[in-house]
Formats: sequence, structure tokens, C-alpha cells
Amino acid sequence: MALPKMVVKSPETLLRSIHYPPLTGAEEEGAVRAAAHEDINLITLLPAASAPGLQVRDLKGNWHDVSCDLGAIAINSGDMLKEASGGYFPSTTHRVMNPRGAEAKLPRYSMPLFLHACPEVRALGKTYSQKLSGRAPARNRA
Ligand SMILES: O=C(O)CCC(=O)C(=O)O
Ligand SMILES: [Fe+2]
Repeated sequence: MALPKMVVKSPETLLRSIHYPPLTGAEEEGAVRAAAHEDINLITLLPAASAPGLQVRDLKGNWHDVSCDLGAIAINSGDMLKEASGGYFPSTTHRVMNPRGAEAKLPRYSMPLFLHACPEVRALGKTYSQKLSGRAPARNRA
């Protein structure tokens, strides 16, 4: 099934608006706003956040800042796309770093759109619904 058809009217697709409050100054050394992870869905669209901080890791393990220029959209591949493509598209490891200097006093807002496949989409012999069952409750899923 073509990717655009996989996501039409998917009940799992989620637009999340995230507010990262300004730092208090009491954060532990090395603390981050979001630890390195991969999203479980097909692809995630990340319109430019209000402030920098998002980083993606390349296949050699190097981290790269993601632009937050107005109008930019980053697209992360997720675990389900990795499975559906037999690993051709690895899921993007990403994290959100704590800001430094003057930016530490600013909140950060981001609004990722987590595109999920429709329940009937099959990958590796299982439907998307079967793959999701046993995972975190829907409200915690990304
Ligand atoms: O806030 C961001 O820029 C990314 C958030 C994220 O990776 C997530 O919610 O899964
Ligand atoms: Fe994420």
C-alpha cells in the first residue's frame, strides 16, 4: 500500500502540542528536555519549534541541530516505517537538549504530528492494530 493511503483517517494519528517551561537553574548536570528516543509511528512531521533544541542522530552516531527557522518542517521516520520497509528507513533517533544562556529563560513550544498507519495496514504479517496492542496506552503513545 502506498504511504499516503496508509495514513488516511488513521484513528491513531496524533497532533501533540508540547510546552517545555523555562529552566529553573536547578536542573541536574547533563539533564535534557527529552532523552534520545525513536517514535513508534510511521513518520513524524515537526514544524519549526519556537526555539532550538531538537537534534537528530545520524548513522555514525553524530548529533545534528534541527533548524527552527519559520516554515521549516523536519520529518522523522518512525519504528513502524522501519518495520514496513524491512529496515531500509531506520527510525530517526532524536532528542531535545536543554537550552543554555539567555535561551534557558525562554519556554519552548513544539507541535509534532505523529502520523500512524490505519489499523488494517499490514507489516511483517501482522496488522498495525496487532502491532500496537501491548504497547503503552494510546494517550502515552507517540
Ligand atoms: O519537541 C520536540 O521538538 C520533539 C518532541 C518529540 O520528539 C516527541 O514528542 O516524541
Ligand atoms: Fe519524538
